[in-house]
Amino acid sequence: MSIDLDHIRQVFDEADCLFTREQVDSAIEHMAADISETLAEKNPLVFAVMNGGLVFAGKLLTHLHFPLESSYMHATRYRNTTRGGELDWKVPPAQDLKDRHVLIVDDILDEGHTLSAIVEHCKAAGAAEVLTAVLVDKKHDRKAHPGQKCDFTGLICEDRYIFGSGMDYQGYWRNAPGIYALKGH
Ligand SMILES: O=P(O)(O)OC[C@H]1O[C@H](OP(=O)(O)OP(=O)(O)O)[C@H](O)[C@@H]1O
Ligand code: HPA
Repeated sequence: MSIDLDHIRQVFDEADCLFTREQVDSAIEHMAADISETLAEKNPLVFAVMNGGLVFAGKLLTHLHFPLESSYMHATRYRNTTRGGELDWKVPPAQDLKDRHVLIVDDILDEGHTLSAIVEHCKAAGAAEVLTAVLVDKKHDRKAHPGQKCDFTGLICEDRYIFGSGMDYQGYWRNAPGIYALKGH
């Protein structure tokens, strides 16, 4: 499929900035303080969920000043579209999770199916504790489990399709530094 880069540029130019780079970075620093309080003595395994969790995890990790192991897993539900489908495990966790304290780091809690499935997978693999951290929680009433929340949440956004800070629009703009909402969505 050929991609229309003029369209991709236009999407960015027309998007609404919901959170600036500074607001994103400040939210991450606050989360790091909370996470440190909870996990500093637990020798945790911290997983970035690819692809969306990459930018957030990278920033977050540099604010965690205690011994931890970091790794990644890759699960996708949206495959570069704006609507979610079945969870597709590209790369399950490679480490032995038995009796470990696990922190899952992802960009967004939208409908929550992705994180629910990941948490179940880690529990079934014998983790002692599975905590979740997301940069942004989208506010709507379509969560997989009513009232579903993560253990650590940076920002809450309105019910629009968003990109930037790791989140994509058709595979693009994960590199945009703030968080932006697609025009008309
Ligand atoms: O709460 P949910 O409705 O399940 O959606 C959240 C998930 O969707 C996105 O991943 P996606 O499947 O788009 O893959 P990506 O990380 O490669 O963008 C995002 O990174 C989360 O992992
Ligand atoms: O709003 C979103 N933007 C980008 N990726 C996503 N994955 C779930 N929801 C979103």
